[in-house]
Amino acid sequence: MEDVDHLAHERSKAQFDVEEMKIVWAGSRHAFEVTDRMSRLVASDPIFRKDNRTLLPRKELFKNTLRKAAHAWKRIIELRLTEEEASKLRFFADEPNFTELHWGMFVPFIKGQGTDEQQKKWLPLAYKMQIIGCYAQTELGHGSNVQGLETTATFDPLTDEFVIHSPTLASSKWWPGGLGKVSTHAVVFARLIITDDRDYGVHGFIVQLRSLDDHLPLPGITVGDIGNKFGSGAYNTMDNGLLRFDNVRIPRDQMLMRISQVTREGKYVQSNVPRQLVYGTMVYVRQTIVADASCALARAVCIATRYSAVRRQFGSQNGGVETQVIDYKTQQNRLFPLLASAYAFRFVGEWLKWLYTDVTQRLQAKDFSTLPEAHACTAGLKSLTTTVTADSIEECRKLCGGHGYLSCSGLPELFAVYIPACTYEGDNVVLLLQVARFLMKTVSQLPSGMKPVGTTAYLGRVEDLMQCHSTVKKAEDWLNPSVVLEVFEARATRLSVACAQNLSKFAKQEEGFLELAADLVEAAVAHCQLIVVSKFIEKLQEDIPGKGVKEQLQTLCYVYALNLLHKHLGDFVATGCITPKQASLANDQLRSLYSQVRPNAVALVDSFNYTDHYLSSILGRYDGNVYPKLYEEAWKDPLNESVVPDGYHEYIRPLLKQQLRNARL
Ligand SMILES: CCCCCCCC/C=C\CCCCCCCCC/C=C/C(=O)SCCNC(=O)CCNC(=O)[C@H](O)C(C)(C)COP(=O)(O)OP(=O)(O)OC[C@H]1O[C@@H](n2cnc3c(N)ncnc32)[C@H](O)[C@@H]1OP(=O)(O)O
Ligand SMILES: Cc1cc2nc3c(=O)[nH]c(=O)nc-3n(C[C@H](O)[C@H](O)[C@H](O)COP(=O)(O)OP(=O)(O)OC[C@H]3O[C@@H](n4cnc5c(N)ncnc54)[C@H](O)[C@@H]3O)c2cc1C
Repeated sequence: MEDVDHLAHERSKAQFDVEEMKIVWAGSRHAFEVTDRMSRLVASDPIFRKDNRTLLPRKELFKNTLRKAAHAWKRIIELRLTEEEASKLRFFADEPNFTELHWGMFVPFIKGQGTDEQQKKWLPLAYKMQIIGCYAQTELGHGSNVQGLETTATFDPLTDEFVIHSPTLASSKWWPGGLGKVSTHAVVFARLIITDDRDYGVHGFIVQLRSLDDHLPLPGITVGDIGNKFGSGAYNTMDNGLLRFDNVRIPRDQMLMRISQVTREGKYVQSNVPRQLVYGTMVYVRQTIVADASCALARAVCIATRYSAVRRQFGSQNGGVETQVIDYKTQQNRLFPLLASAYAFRFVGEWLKWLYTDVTQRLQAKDFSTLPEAHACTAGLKSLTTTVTADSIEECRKLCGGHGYLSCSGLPELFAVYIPACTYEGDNVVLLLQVARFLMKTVSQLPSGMKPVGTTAYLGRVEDLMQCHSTVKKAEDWLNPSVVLEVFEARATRLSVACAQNLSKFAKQEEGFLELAADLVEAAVAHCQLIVVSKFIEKLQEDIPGKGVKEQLQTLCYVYALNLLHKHLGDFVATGCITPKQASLANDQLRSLYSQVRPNAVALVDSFNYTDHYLSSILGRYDGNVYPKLYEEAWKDPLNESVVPDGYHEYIRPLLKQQLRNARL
């Protein structure tokens, strides 16, 4: 029974080479090999087991996470894993913990903002985990508005130190992951105040929080966990913390001084670079979050697709087999666009990584010209992909019917872990407003003859795009990349230009921005969706080996684009780039694309190459052996440890007896 593959028939229908698709998904043969090896290593190690996570009380859950993190580190050292392998191992261990912030923000911040000497001093300690760091920016009173942070770092020229202080309750650091119970050090964002009492704005400082001998907080430091968060298990493995400083002194050289310096004499020296570089670590992390979105979305879609192929409802004649729910058009219409989005986000994530690397190299050569675009792309795509992924995980739960609501479907915990991605590293609406700002600036520069480049290059064709009307006459005409691209460009242009025109009616631009914020956000979304569509299309220009692989990706690309067109029909029709008739042809084409995806659906999710350990879902099991395993799982619940529950004698029996007496009366 155990070895039967209930999905074998589904797999036999695939029209493409799954092994080759796995390589496309991983990004390269090398990336596939590393990912595959690390995921299996984690899956075969009993310490990384994940069952019962949602049933453990917080303290036990947290201690268990510490145990796993320590074990992961031990394996990384024993096996002499490379940085790439180590990060994959941590990824597949699949439990949010302090190491994410240590490796993901603390180390990158020192690398990006520390001088050579500061890097020499701090990085070796951090690399060996002789110190553990977190990223303490957000405060109780301010998160989005970084310039509004209140913690102060006042220079004392007598002792050559900074005095770090929390002047108000609202200035308490609040949320940093790893801070609550683990970190020995933090990168602290504080307002720099120098002797002349001038406030130089927010800067980053390295502050030691806990003793390296007994882990007790150092004098002047109050630190703790902020409390239980949404869902069971989930993000509660992380010690998001609170932190207050009571005039804590640190040496001057613990201000990260790559971008600006304070001299021994108390003189502020600003390097000739944009001040926004102090936000560089956020830009880096936003870029990684886009890649993570495709993984989380793929995970949910894998579960929902396999289960939809296993689950049968209705449609049987004379007691025969019922219809697989994946064959219902409504199920396909809900599921296949999510499958297509997972692939779309994968490719846009790859491209964003390239963009980030490119901007980093330029910055090193003091070329800051592409910084605004890198900020807009990382902010916008972080916002778009996390919003869609969070909503899609919930949709996948619904696609799995009642069983999706069981913890062992893996979906509730995935949802609970994932949704804060819409908030951390920048609230998604706040980030879209940054994109809108960038778009409005670009549009306003067009009349002066400024030629937009990169992802806004299409705005350089504003006149054509404001006039263009799609040439589609029959459904198949939609299967043309330039036809699709043109309508997405026209829609994005028209929404941006309409906002710019409305903004120009305000005497003060900032007033207009506040009043028109909802429209600006819509224009920003249209621009970001265009980027995703265009990067998917660009991916298809590459040489992609493997039987049928490119054809599958082409189908998914059209599913992604035409589904968006259908969902945002109002925009496309109202801005005049397509007619209602053409919209209806797009919908006809979409239905026909679903029929092409259907035989390949299970193979397309197999191509993610996820182990059952990583999926942690009975509904998404590779072998599709769902019902016997659900049945077994039910009996493992602590409530089933005794036949008669605790509490029977106190609460159930007296009730029943009472009812009996009442009945007799
Ligand atoms: C079954 C399930 C089991 C469990 C499975 C577990 C698996 C886990 C799965 C998934 C989890 C993935 C885990 C990933 C790890 C993530 C860890 C999360 C850690 C979180 C950390 C944080 O949140 S850190 C804090 C982040 N905070 C923010 O992001 C704050 C947001 N605010 C800002 O960024 C700024 O304040 C804002 C940009 C909004 C405004 O800045 P301000 O200085 O006020 O600028 P403004 O005046 O608006 O603009 C001026 C000018 O500057 C430009 N600009 C702004 N920012 C940047 C920038 N970064 N770079 C370049 N330029 C920038 C702006 O556009 C303006 O330009 P102009 O218009 O003047 O040209
Ligand atoms: C799980 C988790 C982990 C985190 N980890 C860290 C960490 O490690 N380090 C760290 O420093 N921080 C961390 N944070 C904090 C996080 O970065 C902030 O919560 C985030 O930046 C949002 O800021 P906020 O909480 O101030 O939201 P707010 O800005 O208060 O948002 C509240 C509402 O107001 C709206 N809003 C705000 N400003 C505007 C505007 N200008 N226009 C229109 N609407 C607006 C938002 O859209 C939102 O709907 C974490 C948060 C979470 C949830």
